[in-house]
Amino acid sequence: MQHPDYQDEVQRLERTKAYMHDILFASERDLQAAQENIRSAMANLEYIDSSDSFLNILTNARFFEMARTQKEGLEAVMQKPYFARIHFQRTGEQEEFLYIGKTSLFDKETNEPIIVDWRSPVANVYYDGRLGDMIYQVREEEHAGHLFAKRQYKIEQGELLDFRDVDLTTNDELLQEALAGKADVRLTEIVSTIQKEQNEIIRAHLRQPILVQGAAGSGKTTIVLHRISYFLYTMGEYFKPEQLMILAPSQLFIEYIGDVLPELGVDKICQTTYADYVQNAIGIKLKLQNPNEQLEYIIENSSAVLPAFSIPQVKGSLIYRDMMERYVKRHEEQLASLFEDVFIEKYRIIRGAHLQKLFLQEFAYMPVEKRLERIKLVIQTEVKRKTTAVLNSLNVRYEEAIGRALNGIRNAENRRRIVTKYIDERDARIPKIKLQAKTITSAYMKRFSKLKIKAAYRDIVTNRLLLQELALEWTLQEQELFLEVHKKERWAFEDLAALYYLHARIKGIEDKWKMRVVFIDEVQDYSIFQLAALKLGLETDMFTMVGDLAQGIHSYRSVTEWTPVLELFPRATYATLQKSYRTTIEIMEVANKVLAKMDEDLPLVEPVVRHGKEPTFIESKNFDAATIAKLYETIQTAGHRSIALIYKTAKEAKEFVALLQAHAINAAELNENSSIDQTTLLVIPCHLAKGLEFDAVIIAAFDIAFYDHAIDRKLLYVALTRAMHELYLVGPAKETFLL
Ligand SMILES: Nc1ncnc2c1ncn2[C@@H]1O[C@H](COP(=O)(O)OP(=O)(O)OP(=O)(O)O)[C@@H](O)[C@H]1O
Repeated sequence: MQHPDYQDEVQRLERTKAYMHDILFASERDLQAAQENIRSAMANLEYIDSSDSFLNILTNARFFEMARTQKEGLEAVMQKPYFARIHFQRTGEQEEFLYIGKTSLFDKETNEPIIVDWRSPVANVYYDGRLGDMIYQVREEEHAGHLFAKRQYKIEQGELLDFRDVDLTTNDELLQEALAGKADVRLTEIVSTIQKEQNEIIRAHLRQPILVQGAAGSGKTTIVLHRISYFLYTMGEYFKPEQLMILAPSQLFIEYIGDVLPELGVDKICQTTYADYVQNAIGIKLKLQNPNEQLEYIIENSSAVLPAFSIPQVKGSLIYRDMMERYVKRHEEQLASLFEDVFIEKYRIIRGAHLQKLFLQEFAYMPVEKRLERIKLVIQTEVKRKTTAVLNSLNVRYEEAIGRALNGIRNAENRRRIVTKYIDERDARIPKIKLQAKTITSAYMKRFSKLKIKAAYRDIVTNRLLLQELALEWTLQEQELFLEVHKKERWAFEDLAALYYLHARIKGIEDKWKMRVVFIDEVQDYSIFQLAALKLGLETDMFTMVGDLAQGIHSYRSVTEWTPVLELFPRATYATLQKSYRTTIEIMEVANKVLAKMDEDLPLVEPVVRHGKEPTFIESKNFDAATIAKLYETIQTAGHRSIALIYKTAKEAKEFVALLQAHAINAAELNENSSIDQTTLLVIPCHLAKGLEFDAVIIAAFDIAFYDHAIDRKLLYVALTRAMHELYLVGPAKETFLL
């Protein structure tokens, strides 16, 4: 039976589309007009020397940009103008039906909203609200209202396919469909199905830091991207997109998320990795050791227990930060000892003690070399002021002396001689003073040579005496070990935090790289020093950080608990996400068994109710290309598109790709620099699969099993939780997979 509102809804959609067409038509006309205007103004430029034409071009170019943005925005949502409707009444106002979509649209005549943007304050009611009385926020002010009903629409290619009313008791069918039908090799936007607990994180206080511990597949990455979109929508007046930065684990990952931001109307934000960002910001290109080398070594030697004094760990600690700070203080003291009084001729222009006080106290809030720049200005100003005074008084004194000689000396010969002496003396002295005034500041500042950060850091890690002075917390033995490791000049990922810290404290971060808002995915892979250095260099704590300790496979160099992060960001809100939207109940049951073995004591993950195929174990003693080929074909026949074959180590992944290709299987190794291609069987080591997801996953382990060790449990857990619909384990025994 047809829903009683069916006809109304169809008409409403038609009206919306018709209105959008009109606007689109108008914006196309605007676009053309602007283009035409630019063209004729350009033509005029050639023979009329008129700044009017130039101005005309500028105005029209801006207008052109506006019309184009509007046109593109409209075209993008034309196929699906809205996805939900709320029947809502703000207290004291009329009831209204608000249609929620990806952008807003207003009726130009009545000013009534035709579509409300999902990021607008009132749309929060849809995500947050259960039916009934409720409170929502507009610019930190609370407003009350009553929510009568929520309705979801299924619109495709501009046609209304279905709609239904939702409340707490009905299952969120839209979500179920979105999860079951998802078959994209890349991440997508989820505006129509954002869940309440996710919405709370997306909209959490924007000027405050937030740290989220979220289960695998709970939507952390997705939420970060939606929060960026929400941030720019809400705070666009105060922040430019270029001032926002998202730090992702690898280039591969940046490609994986690449489609979402444009879909959410965001462009121009800085998307990078920690290593790239740091090297850009400090203007030093380093030949870094492969950041995964250490990890791969640990994985391949599963039994290897980390030594008590492990260099990567040490370099990520706050003790290492303190050592760098001691170095900065030491450098500061050396510079401070160089301040002397500034003289021009015999006149003291400024006292050294005063300059030193400026350097050590008044300007202490600035990076060291920035302070010197300020001091240079202070000296320059003082030189200018004092020289003028000195010159004036000298001129007066010479005038007076000459006057006295002219009037007082009777003997003409003597008089001439004395007057000439004064005049000569004056004429020699004054230009000299003027010249000195011009050059004194630069000459004085020469004593403060600029520090070369890379060389300074090399000195710290190789100079025994210096290290003794800085590494107060280390034993002599530890210091020796440290020096030994650094004999050869090799740059590791772990050195970046220290270099960035030194650069920030001594030179300061250039505006271009001084991001004001930071979003970090996979934050469990960061060391506390990495975070501390960033926070210091950027002079902001507006960080959104999401991660999962259960996936902390880099724990040999990263944080292993959240307490230090929360101590570093005392204003941060802490939130957790326990539901997984990615995996089926059957797959999550297997992953939870591995999670339960971990030392972290993390709660089990709750899958969103979605059943699928039971994970399958296939016994196979050795690598057998035929088995994999058959499996790959079966999975493809079931209609799955993105399929990954995951191995524990990168070495295995490489080997097996070659073997598979030799058997004419379309397989490709996925590494940091490759791009995700869904027409091939993607072969990938666990640590690189982190953050990604696939329709179906085959985990294979033959010679190198997963052992019941901290790191292996995490690797296996990461691999298991990559699968959306199907999971296969291929190996000699179930125990190989800790089952
Ligand atoms: N509310 C939602 N509606 C629809 N799909 C969702 C929702 N939340 C998450 N998903 C989907 O669940 C999957 C997992 O999301 P995402 O990759 O953001 O999770 P994650 O927490 O970052 O995972 P991991 O820690 O494993 O990297 C994605 O396919 C995402 O589109």
